[in-house]
Amino acid sequence: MFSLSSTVQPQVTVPLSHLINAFHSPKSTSISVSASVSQNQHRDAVPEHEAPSSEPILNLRDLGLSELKIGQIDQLVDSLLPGFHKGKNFSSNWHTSHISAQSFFENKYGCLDIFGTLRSSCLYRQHSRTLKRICSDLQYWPVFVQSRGFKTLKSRTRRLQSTSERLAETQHTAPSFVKGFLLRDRGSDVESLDKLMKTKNIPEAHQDAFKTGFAEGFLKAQALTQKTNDSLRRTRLIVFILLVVGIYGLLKNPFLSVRFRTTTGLDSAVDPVQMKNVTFEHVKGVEEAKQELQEVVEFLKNPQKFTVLGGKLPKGILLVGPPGTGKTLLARAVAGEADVPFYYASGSEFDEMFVGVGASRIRNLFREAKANAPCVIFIDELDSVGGKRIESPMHPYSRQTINQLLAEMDGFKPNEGVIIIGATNFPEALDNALIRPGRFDMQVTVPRPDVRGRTEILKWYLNKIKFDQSVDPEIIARGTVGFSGAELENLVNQAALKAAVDGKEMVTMKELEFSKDKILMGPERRSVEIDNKNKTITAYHESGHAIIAYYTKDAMPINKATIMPRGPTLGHVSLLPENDRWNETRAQLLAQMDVSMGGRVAEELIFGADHITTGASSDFDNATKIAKRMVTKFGMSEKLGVMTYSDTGKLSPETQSAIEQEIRILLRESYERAKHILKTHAKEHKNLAEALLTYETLDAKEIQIVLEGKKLEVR
Ligand SMILES: Nc1ncnc2c1ncn2[C@@H]1O[C@H](COP(=O)(O)OP(=O)(O)OP(=O)(O)O)[C@@H](O)[C@H]1O
Ligand SMILES: [Zn+2]
Repeated sequence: MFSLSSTVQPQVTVPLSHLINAFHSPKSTSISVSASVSQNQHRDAVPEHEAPSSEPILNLRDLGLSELKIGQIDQLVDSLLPGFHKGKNFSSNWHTSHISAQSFFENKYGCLDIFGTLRSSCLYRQHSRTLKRICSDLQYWPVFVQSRGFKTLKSRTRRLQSTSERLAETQHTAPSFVKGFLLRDRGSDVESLDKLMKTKNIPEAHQDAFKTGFAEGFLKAQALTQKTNDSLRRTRLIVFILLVVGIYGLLKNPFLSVRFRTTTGLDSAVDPVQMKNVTFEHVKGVEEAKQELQEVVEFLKNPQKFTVLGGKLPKGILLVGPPGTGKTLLARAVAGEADVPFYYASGSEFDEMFVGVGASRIRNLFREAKANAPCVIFIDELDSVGGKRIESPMHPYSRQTINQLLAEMDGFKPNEGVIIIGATNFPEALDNALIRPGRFDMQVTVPRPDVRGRTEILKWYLNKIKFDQSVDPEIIARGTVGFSGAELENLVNQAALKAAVDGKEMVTMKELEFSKDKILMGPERRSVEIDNKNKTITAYHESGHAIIAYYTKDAMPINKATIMPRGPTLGHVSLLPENDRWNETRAQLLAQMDVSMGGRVAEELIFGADHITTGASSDFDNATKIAKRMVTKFGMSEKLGVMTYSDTGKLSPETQSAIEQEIRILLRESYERAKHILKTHAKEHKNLAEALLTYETLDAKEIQIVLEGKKLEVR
């Protein structure tokens, strides 16, 4: 065996027979080898079974080749590989110092580096295939590793080894799926051990090392497979958990849960709520409604009493009224007063897109209620279940739901003890079948509270917070025309929050007024920087309104004047009717118009016709509306008489222009009246404007003090 070893290169082991075959005749040093000897022949000449280990280990010197110089080697190669040197003139970009390489090898090993010679770049590049074929039989084809100016020899084993090293490295860094690919790649290298040893002709002396290497590789591969399996298992577990969570989420989704709940009968809509704590005492300002519902309470308390007398109570009661007026509260109070179960359902709950779901929920609700009679079933937003929209494609099954509701209502006797209370804001939207006698045949109106009702409601909610004794709920009630119970509750709550924010111990009128204005006009805009000129104009404008209101007999009393910007306004004057006005007189309407004109008149008088502003547009809107209604609706124009003109667009041009003229006259006269008052009270006007500029906001009392010419206490 021919062995070369160096510290730089890994051990290169070449079976001698191959080398001898490669040089055709090992015994002969003759270089006149027949040119007909081909690589194929020398291949055939090496029997596969030939045990390389039986060959003696010789070096070049032993072979008598140590003296070969480059020229001789070339000749030798020429005879072995005819045509190799054809490309001698091939210019390589890669410069290798033959001399230094040769002398280095010779110095170190005392013999010639035959491989180095064979590897000379042009030879290799031009005839690499042929050389490789020879050298594959030499088992270990020298591998070129390019390093600047020098080339090092590496064995194929080294290449294999480096591949596995790289694999081992990637084991720690590459994700499992990458490792999977790597493993597959390696499959071609890692063949069966026996086969490998046979095909590679591993010498016996190296077989143990080879086996150890193979075993190490196998173990590494196994560890890698184990890791891959682990990560696969982990991934499967995560996917499973996600799947479970997903299914649970879907079941929670109303889309599915409705069906689920219905089929299992676990419908939360049929859980009764005991309403002992809510009584009529809690519902303020709707006395008539309470009175009407009182007899229902009596019936629920003692159904037998009614049955004995033969009286029949309605099965269904319809509470009709604007939002937030206390319909739900009243229904709860009915159940609470009678101390019976209260079943709450919202109409929209039955409005399902699935066939029969809405109907089945109604069935469940009534079944439960009948089993627990006497009781109250309350269906809020009845219009969304019993509305006239049977043909609507958006609600394909609403007809079924209404039918089920009708069937259930028909299904029990009047005195069975179940009272159905429905609530709606739009009674006209209800299906006619629902309001027929025998169903919702009793209608109770729950209107917005009047001033007395509002005072009661305010007192009721004020009693739940700490408030100053100076607070007069009636004043707030007078200034909150059209507020519902819910809005009044909100007003008190906001005042309490404001007091807390301002660090006050009690709620005063100031906070109540503040929250009222906030609800009516939007939040204050304290941060808005308004220049002095605009502030002055606003102060005179608002004082103009206030002076007219103060000095006009039929105008509403002033409540407050302010130049604090709020919502879209720069300032405002609020007036309070003594009572809710059911009717308004001609004088009152004219006074309202005059007050509206006051703002612009003030601007004109104080700053001149050229400096009037756009700030009066909503005042004119207001005044024009009143004038128009006086002419076209209230029969308050002499010229047009006691007649209403609803659709003015369809009227004859003459009538239209007559109406327009009348409105114009009313407005002009109003403007002149306002001008007269402001001219007469120019001094008061100036005082009030200055007080507003100083104090920003003045209440009714303060306005009176200023207008009486007295001095305001410094706040
Ligand atoms: N008359 C009232 N007396 C006392 N509190 C009231 C009154 N009206 C409304 N409220 C308050 O407002 C809240 C909302 O009222 P409720 O839900 O009863 O109004 P609703 O008429 O049923 O409204 P919606 O038509 O919007 O359902 C009540 O819980 C209650 O706190
Ligand atoms: Zn104005």
